[in-house]
Amino acid sequence: MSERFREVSRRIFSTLDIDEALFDAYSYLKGVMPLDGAFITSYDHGQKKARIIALAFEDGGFGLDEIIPLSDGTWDMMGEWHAESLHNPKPWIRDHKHPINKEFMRLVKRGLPSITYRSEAIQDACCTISCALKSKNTILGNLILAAEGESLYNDHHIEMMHEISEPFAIALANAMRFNDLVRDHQALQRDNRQMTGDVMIGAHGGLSEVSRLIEQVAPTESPVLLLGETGTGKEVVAGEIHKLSLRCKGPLIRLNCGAIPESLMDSELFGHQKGAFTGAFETSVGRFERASGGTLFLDEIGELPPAAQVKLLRVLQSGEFERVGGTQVMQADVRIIAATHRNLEAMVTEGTFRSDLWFRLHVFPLSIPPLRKRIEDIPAMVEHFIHRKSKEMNLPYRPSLADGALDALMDYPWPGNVRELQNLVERALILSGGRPLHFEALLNRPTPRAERKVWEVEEPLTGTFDEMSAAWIRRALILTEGKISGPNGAADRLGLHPNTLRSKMKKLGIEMARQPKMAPS
Ligand SMILES: Nc1ncnc2c1ncn2[C@@H]1O[C@H](COP(=O)(O)OP(=O)(O)OP(=O)(O)O)[C@@H](O)[C@H]1O
Repeated sequence: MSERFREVSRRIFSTLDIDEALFDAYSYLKGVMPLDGAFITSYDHGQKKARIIALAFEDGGFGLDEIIPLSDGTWDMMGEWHAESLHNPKPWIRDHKHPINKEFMRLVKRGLPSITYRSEAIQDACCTISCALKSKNTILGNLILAAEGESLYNDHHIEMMHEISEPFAIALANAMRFNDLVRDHQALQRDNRQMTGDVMIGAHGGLSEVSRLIEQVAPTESPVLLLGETGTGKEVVAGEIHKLSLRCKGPLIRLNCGAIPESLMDSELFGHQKGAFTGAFETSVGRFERASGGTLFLDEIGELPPAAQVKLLRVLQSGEFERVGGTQVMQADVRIIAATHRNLEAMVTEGTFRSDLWFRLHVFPLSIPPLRKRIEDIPAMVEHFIHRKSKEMNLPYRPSLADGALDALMDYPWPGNVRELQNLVERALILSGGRPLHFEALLNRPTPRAERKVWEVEEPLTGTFDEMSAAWIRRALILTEGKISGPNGAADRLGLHPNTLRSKMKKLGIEMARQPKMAPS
């Protein structure tokens, strides 16, 4: 092992910060070769993107996350070079007419979101020597060393690059893994804060019965099934149960079963071993493992595909699971809270939800009433959302309510429930400019008589879940004259993402065309 290799390795491995490691190595290498700047780039093979993740020059080392757009042609060329580098890693020397010079580094250092050359600043030619950084069978990125001047690198430097590429590759692999872990950790903390940091308004009002049941079930280990229309606060209730449970010091992990493609569901729930399927570059921990010692909140459980229902049932029965592609049997140490806005019982009858899984989950069903059935909570909720939203939006003002504003809110049917109310308050705050808040115009509803016709029992709410959903969607579309997205669109009223609404409409065979506004009768 050469002294050079030892010294570069020592400097690189003395820190987990890739920018610091690069700068330390740069400072040493500057004494033994022509060098004005060093870069580490990484590749996102799935998205065909390269990123500058660290650079070093005389002023210091800088960590970045700057995407470098690559044309298909460049990506293909890189692909060939990478394929060759996997078997025969060969450093690459280039002279540049448009140099990666100090000005370029200065721009990068300033953290400009898009790096642009300024032609007058490009004065000196520069040359680079690059090598691929390889970890196991993947090219993770490149190390690029640059010096001002022409043809400064030669075979001797190629040999040096060969030598130092290995510790750099290990450092890059570690830094990428470390960053992933930090990102995962931050996301988990954010989720946890969001779910357990929410105050449940109405605990002594319209949700007092729910609150009483939460207190009873929270300290047990029983699964809880939360039932309620979209936006009623099922996630908030799950957070309350976790907070009051014996597992409150453990994590609260959420999985939206409706948001994960069927092909990835097993891996999301149980994790996977490296190489378990194409694209499984690293071993991944699933939600069951992440929630260990805490609570796993399975939102939209009615959307769980049949194959995943079987696997979930198995874990609930045996308390054991395996990672996809793994052989080790793991013990599940989680309390399950599931939630749905669908009629699971009807799904069981239809055969779209397994009856054995339903029995397992239906130990303690807890129904959360829609907002229109607890309008007494609206004043406190509005107060809460004004306070929270103006803080989140950094508004310099905290407006009061205009006369009659609350009456308008309490007289509205709230098809999107608390989420719709929250969005409405946010919109009113933005529009208010500090003046007292009015809501009537934002509710954009038809005349009271027409509204009664639309919302009240003109069509009794009976039938299958799909029939009822279709009726609700049609009503929202009538009220918005067929407008789907944007403020006061049907998606907004129903508390759904416009694309989710469109796909539901397609599934339920509801016409997309704008409909004439319903005439008051
Ligand atoms: N009782 C409540 N007190 C305070 N905020 C609430 C309450 N209920 C709901 N919210 C707020 O309303 C929004 C929607 O609530 P949540 O996500 O819990 O509804 P959900 O029933 O889980 O909806 P979905 O069925 O669409 O998943 C959240 O921002 C939540 O903080």
